Amino acid sequence: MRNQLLTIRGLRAVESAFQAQNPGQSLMARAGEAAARWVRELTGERPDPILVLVGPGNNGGDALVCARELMALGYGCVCVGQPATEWTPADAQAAHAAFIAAGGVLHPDIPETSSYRFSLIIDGLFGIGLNQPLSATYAAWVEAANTLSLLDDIPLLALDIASGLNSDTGLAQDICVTATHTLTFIANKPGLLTADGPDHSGEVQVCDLDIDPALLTLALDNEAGNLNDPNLWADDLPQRALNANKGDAGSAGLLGGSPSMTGALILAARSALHSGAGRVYAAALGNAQSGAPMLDPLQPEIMFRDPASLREAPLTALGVGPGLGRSDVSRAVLASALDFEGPLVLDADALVLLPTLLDAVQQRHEPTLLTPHPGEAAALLCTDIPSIEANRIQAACDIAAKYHATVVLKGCGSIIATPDGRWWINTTGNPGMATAGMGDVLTGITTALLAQGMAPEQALCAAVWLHGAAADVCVESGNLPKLGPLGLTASEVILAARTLLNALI
Ligand SMILES: NC(=O)C1=CN([C@@H]2O[C@H](COP(=O)(O)OP(=O)(O)OC[C@H]3O[C@@H](n4cnc5c(N)ncnc54)[C@H](OP(=O)(O)O)[C@@H]3O)[C@@H](O)[C@H]2O)[C@@H](O)CC1
Ligand SMILES: Nc1ncnc2c1ncn2[C@@H]1O[C@H](COP(=O)(O)OP(=O)(O)O)[C@@H](O)[C@H]1O
Ligand SMILES: [K+]
Repeated sequence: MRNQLLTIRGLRAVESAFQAQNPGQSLMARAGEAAARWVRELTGERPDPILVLVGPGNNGGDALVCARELMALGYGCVCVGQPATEWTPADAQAAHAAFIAAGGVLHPDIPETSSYRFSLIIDGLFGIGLNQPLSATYAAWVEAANTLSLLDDIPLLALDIASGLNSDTGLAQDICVTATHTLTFIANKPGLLTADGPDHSGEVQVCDLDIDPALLTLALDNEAGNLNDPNLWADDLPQRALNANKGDAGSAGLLGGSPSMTGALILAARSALHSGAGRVYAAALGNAQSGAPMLDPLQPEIMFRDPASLREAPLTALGVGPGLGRSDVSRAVLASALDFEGPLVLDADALVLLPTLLDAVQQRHEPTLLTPHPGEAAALLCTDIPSIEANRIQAACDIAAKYHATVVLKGCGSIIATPDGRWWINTTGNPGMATAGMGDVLTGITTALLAQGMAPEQALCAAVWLHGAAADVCVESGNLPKLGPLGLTASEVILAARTLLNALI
């Protein structure tokens, strides 16, 4: 259950089903109480006052329940918001009434704090109901909360989701709460995990509000997704029998590396080798005169071929694109690769050229996997990058449907999607990966896992997870020497991914 990612529509369905089954019971009470528990953990007993920002809807109601709980325990709460009106939702009206009855006061603005400081800020302005840009007053409160949290180094706890962040897309408005902690209700949400979400959510805890798990199945329509988790694919990772020979471990082919971009091909090939492929073949465009490599001196295990003879090798998976270039020759090489009768990974320039070969890719009988970053995704959908980033999940699903392929849309919170509309969000990885060559490593790992017999969905989910987790290990502070985030190299990630892969089998 914890791995489910619910959209706003799914959350609303769960909420309605709960109300129908449990008339008179308030999820808001459970949400506010859970928030108060976390506040107590974060501040300890009897801290300085807590600033509580109260919005006009049920998110504001959650905040008032929380404030009332804290006040009853002796905490000082400075609550800021507008009084309830006849348009306030019923649960929130009840929360307002109970708060006032308990002696609470709602301030019309954030008071001056020169004589004292807050110990924590609660963002209860907007949750999943945010449906327009923040109006001027709310925007000013958000900016003040962000500044106070930063300058005074105090926690900023968002209820359900940071105000200003879209729960479905992870897109932040220009002014948006930057939470240090988020307590999200009922289920995890895609908007916390992709695009701007991680930068605005801080540490996320999911509080299911003790809802009957059966109710969650109501939300499991095609819109719901899942976290990419090793439980989904660890059992499918390649295994070696004691009596194995290299032929049992598959043969990975990598094709790309036009003159001046041979490094991309070499990185992909080295990654495939370190991810367990029994044999790795690489073919670079160009010839010896134009500098095409026939040997990788640091990794002489890789067997170089020219593009025309690569397919004579006993390939069980092929990856095309790293450093492929966009020339007529590149396009012709790609067109011919689309005939490959085995799993095919397309990346980088292959993706930019692919819209001109749509029929051919759609007609493939064997699995196709696409690994675009947002720029390549824009090319695949013949649109621009902002349109991709506006809804990364939709974009990944659209690419999968259009090209009949299993897709990862890379970046912070990579989205893996299948042609039938299922999707996962990957939470491993870090900004140290924003460096040239990192995508080539993912292509190599994916191709190697496919070459060893993994199914496309599992291979792609596993490769994306391992790639990100490897980069995380490289930058973790406990691991010395610390290899990033600044200056982390794709080559270092290859070796860390091998270690993680072997720890999981
Ligand atoms: N789902 C559940 O089961 C549970 C939900 N719970 C909680 O409820 C939250 C959802 O509550 P919600 O639906 O009342 O929406 P919320 O986020 O409070 O804001 C909507 C209000 O703000 C308004 N508005 C919107 N944007 C605006 C803007 N930019 N500037 C100004 N106004 C704006 C909007 O007006 P409208 O345009 O709709 O008239 C509406 O009045 C959810 O996130 C969680 O915290 C929990 O209690 C536990 C169970
Ligand atoms: N901020 C980030 N957080 C997490 N992962 C990231 C981030 N930036 C980049 N990455 C990952 O790094 C890789 C970069 O791939 P790509 O853009 O294709 O690089 P290149 O083309 O230079 O090899 C992708 O797997 C992407 O998901
Ligand atoms: K909020």
